[in-house]
Amino acid sequence: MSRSRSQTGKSDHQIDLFAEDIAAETPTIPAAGDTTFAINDLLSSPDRTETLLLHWQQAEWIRALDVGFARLIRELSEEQGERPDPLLLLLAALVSHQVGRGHVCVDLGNLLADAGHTLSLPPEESVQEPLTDSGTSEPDRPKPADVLALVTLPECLIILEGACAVSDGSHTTPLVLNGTRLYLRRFWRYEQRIAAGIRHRLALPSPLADPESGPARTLSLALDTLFRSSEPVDYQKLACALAARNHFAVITGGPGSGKTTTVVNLLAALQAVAGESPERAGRKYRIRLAAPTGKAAARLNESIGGAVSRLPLAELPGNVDLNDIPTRVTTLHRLLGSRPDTRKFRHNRDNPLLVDILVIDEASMVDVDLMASVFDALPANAQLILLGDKDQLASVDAGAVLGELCQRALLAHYTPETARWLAAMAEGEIPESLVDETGQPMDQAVAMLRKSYRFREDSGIRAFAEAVNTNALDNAMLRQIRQAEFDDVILLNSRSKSGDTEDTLDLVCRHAITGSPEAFRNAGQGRQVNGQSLPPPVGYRHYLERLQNHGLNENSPREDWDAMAVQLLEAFSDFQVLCALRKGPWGVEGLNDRIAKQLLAEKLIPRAEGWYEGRPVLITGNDYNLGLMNGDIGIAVNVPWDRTDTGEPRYTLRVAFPDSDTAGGIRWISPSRLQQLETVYAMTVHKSQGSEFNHTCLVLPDRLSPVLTKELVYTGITRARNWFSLIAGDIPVLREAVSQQVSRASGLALALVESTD
Ligand SMILES: Nc1ncnc2c1ncn2[C@@H]1O[C@H](COP(=O)(O)OP(=O)(O)OP(=O)(O)O)[C@@H](O)[C@H]1O
Repeated sequence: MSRSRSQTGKSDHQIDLFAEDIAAETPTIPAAGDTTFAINDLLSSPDRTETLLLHWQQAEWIRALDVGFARLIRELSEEQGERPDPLLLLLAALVSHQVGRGHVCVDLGNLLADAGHTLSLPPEESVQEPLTDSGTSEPDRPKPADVLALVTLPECLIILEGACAVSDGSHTTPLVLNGTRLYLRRFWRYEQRIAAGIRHRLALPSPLADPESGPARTLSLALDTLFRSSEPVDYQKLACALAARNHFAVITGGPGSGKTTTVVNLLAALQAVAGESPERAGRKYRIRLAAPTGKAAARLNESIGGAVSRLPLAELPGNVDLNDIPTRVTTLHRLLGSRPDTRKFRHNRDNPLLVDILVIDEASMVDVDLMASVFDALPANAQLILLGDKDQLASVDAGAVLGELCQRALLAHYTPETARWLAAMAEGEIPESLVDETGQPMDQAVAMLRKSYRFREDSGIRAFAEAVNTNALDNAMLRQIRQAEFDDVILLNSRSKSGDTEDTLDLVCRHAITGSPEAFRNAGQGRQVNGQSLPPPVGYRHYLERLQNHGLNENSPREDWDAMAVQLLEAFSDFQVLCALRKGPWGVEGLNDRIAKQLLAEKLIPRAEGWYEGRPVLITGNDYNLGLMNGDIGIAVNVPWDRTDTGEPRYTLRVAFPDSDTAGGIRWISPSRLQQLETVYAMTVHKSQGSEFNHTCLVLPDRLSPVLTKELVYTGITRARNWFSLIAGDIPVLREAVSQQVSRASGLALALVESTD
C-alpha cells in the first residue's frame, strides 16, 4: 500500500508532544441536556463526532487523551487543507482508547464485528448503574457499537487510506494502517523494531548448527553433564539446547517448572562452549540478567544463587568457573539506563550495552515500548533469552509480547531438521506431536517446560491453576477445594444468596488477620515440603505481632534494627490479599480500608488512616532519587534516631524497604519523602506479577467485569508458594471469569510469519 499524497509534516516526537499537550487541556463538555442523539447524524460532521466523543468522555467511557488525539488528527488534517472524515476521528479516538487498555492496535474487522466486546464499551459498571446522582435515568447515550453498525469494513479502509493523517508507515503520519490493523504510529514502530530485532537474530548463523562441529559436541557434552534426568523426554534439556543454538529464544513454563534452573544450566553450557572455542580464545561471554521490576529482580536474585552453587562446574568442559555465571539480577530500567523525565534510555543504538547474552526473566511483564528499547540497546550479535509464563497476565502497558511469541508453544511446531538436531544434542527422541513440516522460524526458538518441580503431583495449587488454565474448572474441583481435600488450597466462602456481600467482606477481613489455618486440611499442621515441615498458614497478625514484640530500644545498634526490618518484611510476605479490582468494596481501595479497620479493632495497629507504625506500603511509580522502584514494598516502623531539643532520643516513623543494592540491607526512608504509594493489605493481581507469597488469598467480586479473566485468576493462584485461599463473591462469576480470555490486538506474530515467507 504505497500512495503519494501529502504528509502531516510533523515528526513522531512532535506528534507525541502535541498529543500530550492536547490531552492536558480540559475539553469542553457539552451542556447537560444536550443528550439527544440521532444515530445517523453522529458521523455527519467532525463537530458532531467530537460532541459524541466528549459525551463518552463525560461518562468516563474514554479518556481525555483519546478525545485529544481525535482533535489532533482533525487539526493536522485541516492544516493540510483536508476536511477530516468524521469516521476517521471516531476511529482515532477508539485506537487511542484501545492502547490505553493494553492493545497495540485495533483490528478493524474485529471492531466492526463486535464493537462492544472489542472496546469493552460501555464499561460493565456503567451498564449496572442505570441511575444518575439525581435519581433520574441516564440519557440513552449512543454506544460505539450503535455508531459503528452504520459503517462497513471497506468503507473504513477507503476513508483511512485516503486520509493524510494515515499511511502504511512509510510516511510520518500519526496513524498507521497495516492490512486491517490501525495503529498509533508510535506503537506500530515499537512492533516493527521488535519484529526486526527478532528476525535479525533468527537469521544469524549459529556455530552449533552442525551437530558434528566442535562447538556442538562441546554443547552436547555439557548438556549431558548438567541434565541427568531419567525422564523419557527432558524438556529442560531440550529448552537449553534450543536456546543455545539461537540468538533469540524464549523459554516458557508454569510456576516451578525450572525456568531458573534451565537458564543457569544454559549459561554454564554456553560458557563451556565459549571456553572451548578457538575463535574466542577462551574468552567467556559477558552475560547480564534482568527483570522488569525490582520485585521480580529480587526474586530471581534469591533463587539464582542456589542454582549456580549447585552447578557441577568441575565436570564441565571449557574451564567454566563460578565468576563466569552472573548471580546479580538488575531491573531492565537500570540496565538500560533510565533517565528522569524522558522515556529514552542511556543505552540505545548509538550506545549499546556491553553484553553478549542478555536474559530477561518475567518477560510477560515487558510491554512493547520497553521491549523495543531492549532490542535498540542490544549489540547486533548479542543473544537475547526471554523467560516467563505465557499463561500469566500480560504487561500493564500495551502489548503481550511473550504471550504472542508463545502462541504455538504447546505443540512446538519443530521442523524435522530442528527435531533431528535436538535429538542429536539431547540424545533422545522428540515426540512426534511436536514436529511439524511447516513450522515457522520463530517456532524453532521457543521451548516450553512441561513439568512442575515445585508443586507435588497432589498439590491443590497446581491442580487448581491447571484447571483454570485449561478451562476445566468444574463442580467436582470446586467441591474438593471447598471441602479441603487438598493440603494447600481452600475455598472459604461463596455467596449463596443475595444480600450477604457484607458477610463475605467481613470474612475477608477476619481471614486477613489470622490466615484461617483452621479452615485448611488438618488445620494446616504437619505438612512437609522438600523434607522440611511447614508452619501453618498465617495472616497479617503474624508480622504485626513480630513488630509489636521486636524488643529493640534506643540503645540497640542500627544493624539490629536492619535485621529486625528484614525479618518483618519477610513475615509480611508470608501473606497477601490479592483482588481483581481497584475500586469499590471488592477492590483494593475498599478492602484496604476494611482490613485496616479490623486490624485497629484487634489493636494490631494504632490507627487505620494516614501514617502509623506497621502500615505496609506499595510504591506505585519509580523514584530514581530514592532508589525505589514501582512494586517495592516497605513497612513503617518507629525508630529512635531523631533527637529532641534536649538531645533525648525521639521515636519517629521511617519506612523500611529492602535495599536492592545490598543483600540483607535496608533502606530507611522518611514517609514525607515518599511520593507515589498506596497501603498494601490488598494488592491487585496485576501489581502482584513477579512476586510470590507463602500464603496468597485471592478475593473475587460478586459481579463480572472485563478485568476478570482466566489469566487474572491463574496469575493470582500461581502467586502462592505454599498456601492458597480463595474467597469468591459468587461462584458463577468465578466460573464465568475463567471462561473469559485476554486477547490483545497486535500484529507481532503476523509480522514475524509474513517476513519469513
Ligand atoms: N530437573 C529438576 N529436577 C529436580 N528438581 C528441579 C528440577 N528443575 C527444577 N527443580 C527444582 O524445582 C524448584 C523450582 O525450580 P526453578 O526455580 O528453576 O523454577 P522456575 O520455573 O524458575 O520457578 P518460578 O515459577 O518461581 O519462576 C527448585 O527448587 C528447583 O531446584
